[in-house]
Amino acid sequence: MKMKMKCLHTLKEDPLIPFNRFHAFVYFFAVLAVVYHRFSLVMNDTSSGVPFSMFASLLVAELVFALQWFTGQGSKWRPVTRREFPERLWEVVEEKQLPKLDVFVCTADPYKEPPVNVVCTALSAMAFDYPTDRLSVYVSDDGCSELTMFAFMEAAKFARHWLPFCKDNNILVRSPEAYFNTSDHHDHSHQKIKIMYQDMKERIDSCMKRGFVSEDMIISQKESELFMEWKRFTRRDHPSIIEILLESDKDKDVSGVPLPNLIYLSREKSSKIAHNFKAGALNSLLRVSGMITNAPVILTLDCDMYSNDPSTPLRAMCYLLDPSMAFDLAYVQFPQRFPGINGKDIYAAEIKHLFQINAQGLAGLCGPNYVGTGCFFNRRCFFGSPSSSSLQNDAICDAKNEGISYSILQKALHSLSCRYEHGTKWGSSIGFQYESIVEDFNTGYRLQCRGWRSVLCEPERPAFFGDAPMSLNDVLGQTKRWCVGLYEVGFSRSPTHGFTCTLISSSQRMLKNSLSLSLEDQRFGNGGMSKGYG
Ligand SMILES: O=c1ccn([C@@H]2O[C@H](COP(=O)(O)OP(=O)(O)O[C@H]3O[C@H](CO)[C@@H](O)[C@H](O)[C@H]3O)[C@@H](O)[C@H]2O)c(=O)[nH]1
Ligand SMILES: [Mn+2]
Repeated sequence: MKMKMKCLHTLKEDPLIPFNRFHAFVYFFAVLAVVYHRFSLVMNDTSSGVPFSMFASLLVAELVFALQWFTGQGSKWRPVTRREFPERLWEVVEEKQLPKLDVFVCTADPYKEPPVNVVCTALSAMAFDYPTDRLSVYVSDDGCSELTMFAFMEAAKFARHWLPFCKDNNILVRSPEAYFNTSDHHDHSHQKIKIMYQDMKERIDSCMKRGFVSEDMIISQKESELFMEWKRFTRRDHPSIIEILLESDKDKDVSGVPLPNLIYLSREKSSKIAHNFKAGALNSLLRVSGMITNAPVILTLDCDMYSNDPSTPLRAMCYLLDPSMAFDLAYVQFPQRFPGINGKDIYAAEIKHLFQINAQGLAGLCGPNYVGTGCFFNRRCFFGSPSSSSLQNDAICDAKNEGISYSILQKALHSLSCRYEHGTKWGSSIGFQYESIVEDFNTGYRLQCRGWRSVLCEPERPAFFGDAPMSLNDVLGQTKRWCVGLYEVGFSRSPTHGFTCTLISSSQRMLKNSLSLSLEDQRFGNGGMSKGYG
């Protein structure tokens, strides 16, 4: 790779930093004064008649708030913003030298996560402005649903038209659902593709209503045999499945350009064996993709989050291909953004404090958290520390790319079996972490504790848009899950975890721990609103 380093990105410190620090300094003494005041009241409580327990509990409450405030100061200590210049990438790397990119899309339940939406997420990634022969999309279906499988078979056909349409018309929103909801073109080609999309959607929806894929939807003997398999198992007990829906070497779009690989998989499940939720799914994806395409760069996407800007992978490459960062850069995180809740975000459903303000604060220390989606990883980071020269033994991602042969598929199927990870380091020192249900925070934190760095990439045009939970029940459920998970990390006994990790700076550790302590506040308190710095 001819790498004459042209500036691919810049970093700017927030101009409010001195003010933030001065404010924190003054506030610190104010907090000390309050605590001192309470403390002296507790000590001298002899004559006022107010019970000692009341002053003592106020003191404890004040101390908890003081600790929360103190640990949260990390987000204001050195917030930074970065800018990247993807147009300069071509001065340092040729298009055919771009690294391969594997995109992981996870889905778990066709009734909570409608297959049409999952398909739109995958299509928006397949249509990235990235060489299609270097791009692969893997879908992990933890719901093991014939409905999701059917939706992806339909998507593979639709992609032949959708991808060239997006590229020819220079469309930015490449999730068909989002595109047709916002655009209003009436020319022939738009109308034609819209009808195709609606037709696909109706076919998927009609299967959804029936709850199975009916005979009239199946066009070949092969498809019919495939769906027969589904009749024999349930979502909690079933064997591993891998279906190659599109193969770059063979499949072309209507204009003759190769399509990206599109691979559906569902790991083996047994009701007696723990499957480790999303982290388990991601580790399965890591193994299977390692055998099939083994791309050095991986993008993780939740099925409810679509791409809003096709240039996103090139933006991530501005960091991942920078030789001065390549050694220890684990991931490039794009913030989670949620459109369409309401203009001023009066319900704080966009969680800006968590995804934007804290993220910028961490970005200036030693890197943002991994937030589970919209994150480009260096595959190497899952298999050791930055300095480990070779991959660990259990790692199979150094398999040579021999194309998708029968023997590779058999090996890949074996790696999806539910006992495969027993006695290995998957979920601890290899891959995504199992210890906590917030596998994202835990994995990012663990990588940083091992010496890896991360970068926050926050372009003006949001890179990904997702669905925030809309009902109170969903919000409470999600918040409870996050709180429990963060406590699991904060109070972890692991030597490189919790409040004890020494490999990251103390200000960063403070901020990480503040997340464990104050998520409810960030979400529901005034911290949930966008309030800026200072
Ligand atoms: O057993 C499971 C459970 C979930 N998922 C997938 O995980 C993703 C996230 O799940 P969701 O229910 O949408 O959780 P959220 O609370 O909205 O997700 C946030 O919090 C999670 C846990 O910290 C992160 O994994 C997510 O990336 C982050 O967006 C979805 O694509 C699911 O399909 C699986 O693949 N298998
Ligand atoms: Mn979600």
